[in-house]
Amino acid sequence: MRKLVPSLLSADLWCLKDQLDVLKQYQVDTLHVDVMDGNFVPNISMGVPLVESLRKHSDFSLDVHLMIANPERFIETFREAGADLLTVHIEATYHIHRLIQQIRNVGCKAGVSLNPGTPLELIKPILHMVDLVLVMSVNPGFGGQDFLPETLSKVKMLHQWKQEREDYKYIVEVDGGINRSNVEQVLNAGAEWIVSGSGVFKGDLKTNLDQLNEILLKYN
Ligand SMILES: O=C(CO)[C@H](O)[C@H](O)COP(=O)(O)O
Ligand SMILES: [Fe+2]
Repeated sequence: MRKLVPSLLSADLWCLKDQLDVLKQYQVDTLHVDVMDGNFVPNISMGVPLVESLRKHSDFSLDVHLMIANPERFIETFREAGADLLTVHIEATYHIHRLIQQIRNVGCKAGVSLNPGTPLELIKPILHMVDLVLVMSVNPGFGGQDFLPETLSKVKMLHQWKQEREDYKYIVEVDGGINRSNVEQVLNAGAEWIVSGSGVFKGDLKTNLDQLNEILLKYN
């Protein structure tokens, strides 16, 4: 199932509830929450209190993208806050098997992400263990950056490996710079979950959702 997963990084927090109500009308069931620590990435964003509040007041599934150094320190905290899926960066830990197991042990789905400059080979040893692979199509840290088309080769490879190996059950998610003008390239490469922040929230929310959904419909 191909679907749009809006990133709250570009939402207007002043009227978040209204925006989430619109997303519900458009059958969005999963929200992407970008957590940045000012260390792994050169920016600070949202964190535990927002996840708690979303869990308390909504039934969206929460796809939490941890752009933080040493994410093992916060796995239990984000699970208790209400995360359904925790994605960690391969570049942010020395012990990826242990970290994926830690996420599973707290009852969360586990994702692994890689920066545009990181080769796919680095995550190969854990592909049989993860529920999701998040291919970054921008260098993480900011919304509204330009999509890097050279990252699509990783999406294609992940899609192909999934067809070849029965033990690979991961969802292929792509994140960064995706909007209505390039989403088809990403879908054609084999992406299943499309993260979009500014492509959803900048400008008119309903128009953006109409346009993106029209394209996604062709792929489902
Ligand atoms: O992880 C992220 C940035 O590090 C965001 O999820 C991503 O950039 C979404 O925003 P946009 O669609 O505006 O690029
Ligand atoms: Fe993200």
